[in-house]
Amino acid sequence: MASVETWVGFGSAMAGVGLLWSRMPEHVHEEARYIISSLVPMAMSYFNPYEQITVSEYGEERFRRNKMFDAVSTYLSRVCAGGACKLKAELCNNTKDDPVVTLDENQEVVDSFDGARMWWRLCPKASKNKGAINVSYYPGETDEPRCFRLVFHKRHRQLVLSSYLPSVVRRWRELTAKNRQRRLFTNHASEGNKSVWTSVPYNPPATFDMLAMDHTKKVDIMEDLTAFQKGKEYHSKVGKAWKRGYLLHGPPGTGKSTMIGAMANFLDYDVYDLDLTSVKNNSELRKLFLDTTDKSIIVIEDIDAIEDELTTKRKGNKVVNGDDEIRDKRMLVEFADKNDEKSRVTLSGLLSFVDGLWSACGSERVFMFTTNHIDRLDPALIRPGRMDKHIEMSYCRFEAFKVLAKSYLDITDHSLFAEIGRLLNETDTTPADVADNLMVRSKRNGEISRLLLDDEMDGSPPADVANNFMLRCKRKRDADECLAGLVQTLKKSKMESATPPMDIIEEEAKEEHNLTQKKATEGGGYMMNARC
Ligand SMILES: Nc1ncnc2c1ncn2[C@@H]1O[C@H](COP(=O)(O)OP(=O)(O)OP(=O)(O)O)[C@@H](O)[C@H]1O
Ligand SMILES: [Mg+2]
Repeated sequence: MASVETWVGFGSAMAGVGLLWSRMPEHVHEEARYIISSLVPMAMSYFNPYEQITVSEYGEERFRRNKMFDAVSTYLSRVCAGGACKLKAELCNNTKDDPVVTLDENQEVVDSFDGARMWWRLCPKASKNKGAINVSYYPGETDEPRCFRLVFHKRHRQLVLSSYLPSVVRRWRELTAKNRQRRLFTNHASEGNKSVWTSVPYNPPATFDMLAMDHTKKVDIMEDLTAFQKGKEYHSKVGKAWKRGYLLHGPPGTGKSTMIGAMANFLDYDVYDLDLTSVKNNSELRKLFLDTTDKSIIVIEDIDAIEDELTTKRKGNKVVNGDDEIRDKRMLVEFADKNDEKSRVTLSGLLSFVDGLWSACGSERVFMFTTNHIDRLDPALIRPGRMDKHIEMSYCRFEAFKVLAKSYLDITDHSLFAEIGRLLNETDTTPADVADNLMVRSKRNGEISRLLLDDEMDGSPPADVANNFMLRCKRKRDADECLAGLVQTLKKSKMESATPPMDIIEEEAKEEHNLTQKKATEGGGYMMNARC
């Protein structure tokens, strides 16, 4: 390795000579300067038998992370870390006890491939212009990012480019597929006030099996997702970006967020939960989108509320109602596009990623917008073809209830099912409310069981205690009591929906009173006369 370093050092020295020479004073003859500065690289390559490839952490334009850097990092950590004496350990996955070990900065490792030796080194971040003050928009642009340097003999150049590096990428894909931890990303304003992604491990508990909704609809969504996942060739054949857009709409508590978790589990994708309120402008939004990885779900929850906020900002807080509002929103979007592009996130900026020019950057992405009020959305968002699928999440009916009963109580039939089915048809109850009724019961049982078990399980290992505890809780669940409680809740809500709320009663009483008074005033003269 010493000899490699010598040669690489020699190359740098020669480059320095070249640089010095190019800065020679003017009086040195122009022609001599030209000849010598062209000779230096030639001499350098003649004497130096080694070549070098740099794999920087960020792409040339600093806009997005260089995936090759991640590939090399994982590959070296798993394949070559044995030969390194300086490593870093990080606990990345909450569910596993194995720390992730990576190379430390300035650590070198040697790899061999087809009889050729490869020397790798992780070079730390370096200041580009020491002493100079740089103002930059993108994070870390004033610094040279971290990079891996690969040094190899020049006779292996073809081998490195056409076989070794592709094999590193292949190995990286295998390793990440095996040990993948799904992550949930969200964006927040960083120190420099720029929005950046941060992530946590993500293991959503929901699956499609547990999702309470119309069975045909559920199967249709699952088939749609499967077709999308297998649709690489189809998308390239028809010249379409490999992405899919879903708009989930329905009242609160009908399972829109639960559905996102179920989709992430089904597809095994990461989730990016985009908070538009902490994004300053379209340019920042573009950077965030470009920083997302393939095989991911990009979520914007409550798009109607966000849209309102964006519009309010543009309106200067002017309040407009009804049809005017929709017209105004569109005008304001256009206005913002023309005049305010640099300082705002605009609807068209957002849509350019969903199905505009930028949607072709990246592949295998699912966009999910959720809303409680589809009627309030800008027509631009819901026009045919904008989102591939509109999914309505609706109130809990009997079929959906049976899914919840199976998940929460582990029952598929009961004497109260018929009554519950009828009541669910007559009321608008959300799956969240039904689930809550089933949960309350389980909690109560859990508490009783805990009291019973506390004495019995003294001294047992905690895992055994927990397992036994769960089993006993399950056994003790009293489905009769639980479903009877649900029937009561449903009856109550049926009565409440049949009786108009107090404010409506008061309003009606007030109107009747006004009407009587008006009649009295109009007919007053007559009455008076009549009385007279
Ligand atoms: N369709 C459903 N299937 C199974 N569980 C559900 C369903 N809908 C709601 N739940 C239960 O209710 C809870 C709340 O549901 P969720 O957060 O998914 O509703 P939401 O539609 O996203 O509501 P919001 O509009 O307020 O965000 C979930 O944690 C889940 O336990
Ligand atoms: Mg939600």
